[in-house]
Amino acid sequence: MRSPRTATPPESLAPRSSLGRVVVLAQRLLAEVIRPDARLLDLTAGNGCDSLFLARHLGPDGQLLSFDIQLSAIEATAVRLAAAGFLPRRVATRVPLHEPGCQLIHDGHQFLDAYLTGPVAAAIGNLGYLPGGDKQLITRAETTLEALRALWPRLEAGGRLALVLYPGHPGGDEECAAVEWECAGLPAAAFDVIRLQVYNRRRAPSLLVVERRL
Ligand SMILES: C[S@@+](CC[C@H](N)C(=O)[O-])C[C@H]1O[C@@H](n2cnc3c(N)ncnc32)[C@H](O)[C@@H]1O
Repeated sequence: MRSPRTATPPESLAPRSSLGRVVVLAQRLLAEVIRPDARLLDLTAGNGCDSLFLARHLGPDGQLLSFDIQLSAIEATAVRLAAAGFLPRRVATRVPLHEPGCQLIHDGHQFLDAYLTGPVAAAIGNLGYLPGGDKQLITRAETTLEALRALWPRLEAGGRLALVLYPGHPGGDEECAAVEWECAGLPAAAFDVIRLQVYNRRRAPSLLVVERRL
């Protein structure tokens, strides 16, 4: 007798893997180094998913600074954080931020130095364009590199930066190459850099994680 055909694959075969979802991997690797009182950065707030992930790891003394050049992204992030019970503050531009809590910054991440008042434990930069948004408003190699160079001296010992890189869109390949070149050139005595690549899918995003050594 033939065995009955099942409409859905068995649980073990269902396509549920998160291994290919580099954003999930980025978040997991950051979570390992986040203390409740840490200072965290979301370099590209977008729809606020990464900001919410970071906010959930913070205690009352921690601080999250989320940057975006698009007001609509700052608003979307504010809504997402508020819906989860956080009370994000929108801050004035280019002033040092001492207060704990979630702070939303309508400004380019290349100006992060103007806002920071101490070392950074974890940062994420989910690059490219906002899904469903204006594809002209992408992160760009030049300003991304400015942000990275401002961040390196601010990353605390043991602190990590996760960068999700997207090839394929106009400017994307150039930005990926510039960021990879920058990270590959970091001195090995001070930084560890790993790269994770979805190896069997063309144009898949890749992940770079930079950790400042102790
Ligand atoms: C891939 S999306 C970010 C996704 C987001 N992390 C999330 O969880 O939804 C990239 C974002 O980078 C923003 N962006 C582009 N250039 C920027 C810059 N110089 N500084 C800050 N944000 C920038 C875009 O406006 C866009 O919202």
